[in-house]
Amino acid sequence: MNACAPAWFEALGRMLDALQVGMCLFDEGDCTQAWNQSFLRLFPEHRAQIHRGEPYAENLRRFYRARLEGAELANLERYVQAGIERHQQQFHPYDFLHRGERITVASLPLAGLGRLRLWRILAPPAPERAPEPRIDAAALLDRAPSGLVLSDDQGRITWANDPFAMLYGLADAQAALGRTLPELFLDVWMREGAELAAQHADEAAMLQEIMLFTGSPFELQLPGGRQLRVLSRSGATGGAQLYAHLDVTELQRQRERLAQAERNARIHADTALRESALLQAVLHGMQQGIAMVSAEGRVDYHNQRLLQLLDLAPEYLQGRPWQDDVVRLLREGGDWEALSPEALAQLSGWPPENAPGIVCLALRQRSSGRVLEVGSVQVPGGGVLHTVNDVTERHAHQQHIEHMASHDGLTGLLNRGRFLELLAAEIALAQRSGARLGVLYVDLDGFKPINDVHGHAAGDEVLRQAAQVLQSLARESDFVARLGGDEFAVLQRGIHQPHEAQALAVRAAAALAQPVATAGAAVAVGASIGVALYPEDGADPQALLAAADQAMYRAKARARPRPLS
Ligand SMILES: Nc1nc2c(ncn2[C@@H]2O[C@H](COP(=O)(O)OP(=O)(O)OP(=O)(O)O)[C@@H](O)[C@H]2O)c(=O)[nH]1
Repeated sequence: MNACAPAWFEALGRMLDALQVGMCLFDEGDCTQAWNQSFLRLFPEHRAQIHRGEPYAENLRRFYRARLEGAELANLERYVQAGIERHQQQFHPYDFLHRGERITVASLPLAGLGRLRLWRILAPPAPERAPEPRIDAAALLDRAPSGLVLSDDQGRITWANDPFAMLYGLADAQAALGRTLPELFLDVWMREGAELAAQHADEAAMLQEIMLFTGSPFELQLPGGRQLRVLSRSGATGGAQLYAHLDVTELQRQRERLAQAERNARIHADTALRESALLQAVLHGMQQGIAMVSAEGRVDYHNQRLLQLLDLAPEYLQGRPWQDDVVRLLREGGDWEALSPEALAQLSGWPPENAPGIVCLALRQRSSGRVLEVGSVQVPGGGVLHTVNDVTERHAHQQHIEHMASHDGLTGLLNRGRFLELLAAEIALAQRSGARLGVLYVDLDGFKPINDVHGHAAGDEVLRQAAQVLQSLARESDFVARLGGDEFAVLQRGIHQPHEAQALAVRAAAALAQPVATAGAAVAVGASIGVALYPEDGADPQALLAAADQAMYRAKARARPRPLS
């Protein structure tokens, strides 16, 4: 407030500041005389631009000069004049926009003082509100998702909605009025037949009781498998009661389905448990050792039989050892010797066309002599299943059959067929190495009479001893065979000079000339021996043996007949 204003006017200005009302006083010559702080807050552009005693026209002129441009400036005095006229003629408040605010201004001529102008910011208009919806309560209740009834203190229904009428099979809600819930409940069942109604009489009685004494929710069963949950609330007046009937049929069905699913799951879990126990029992009772190795290589599972077959401590395998460690343990002391692939092929027919899924089959011999057949099958998802069978007897039998097929049963020497096979193999080797071979064809002299005179058993004994004589004279690397009857052959390997074969023939003839002790008597035989050499006398087994045979005949022809002893 400027200092020249009357004191009461200054007080008025501060009061109007408190009300945030801007104020400006002009004298009767329209010169500015006084203003308050709110005026400067509303019109900050007037700060330092308003001067006491200045004509309002000057103020306006300054105002327009700062804002008008170009041709508009020509209109300046017109605008100033219009502003002065508005100022002098204003008697009613009007609104205008200034700096984003809507401001109302009032102007009042004061006799002897001049004119007082007041400004105030108008509150922004309240946003338009949507009209309140008109609610039709009755229609709304008829669309409620539950059947609603009101009953009086006698339990008589005083109001019901349409869903309630539908639940109880009534023509409309009016039909429920004056009735009680138990009555309507029995009516519903009566329409299904007297027998069913009788079955539900107890429920109706219980319903009566529940309505009288408890306010807790209860469930009702209606025809068609419908299940209702009834909730009750005390009404506002007297003993009036509100009952809400919720159709929980689907909920109930879902609950039952869930319970059934739980029961089924429990049954499946029990079955799985039983089957697993059964499987354990079967696996442990098996004659076959089983080991399940995980994808990372640990022995995850084993059965009892595996422990016996491998002589392993149960605690060791329970620790889920690495498979490689188990094999290392078994190999220590030669306890896991791999048998030849030929032995495996003879025993198992490997590769086993009829054993799908087996990726590996091997024969292992324990230091105890037991022979184990180990089969390995890839497990889907990683890992290997090993099966271990004790095939010791089968293996021994197989070995025996093989021995029989290649050896002479009486003397234990190689038979003719095997001898020729070995001879062929040695010739092939000798061909490459340039080695020399010697073949001795040995035919006993005077053998037949031993059979005739001393019997067949004595003859057998003579044959067995002749075989031993030849075996003892031959080197470890030589092969001795009985070709048949009283004929034998020796394949001499690694000889360097032809006379080495002759020397063996001489030693053999001398040894076989010695008397042989049989069970009955000492008998004497001799031997005619023919020698053939590879490569000099034949290039294949038959030719070589034939050459030795012929040499033997020549020797026999030279020999003198020997007397019987
Ligand atoms: N005890 C016995 N006799 C056999 C066996 N195999 C063949 N013989 C007999 O051996 C005899 C062989 O007859 P020979 O070859 O004439 O015998 P040998 O009296 O020595 O006459 P040479 O060979 O011509 O010197 C036959 O009487 C056969 O029956 C056998 O396994 N055991």
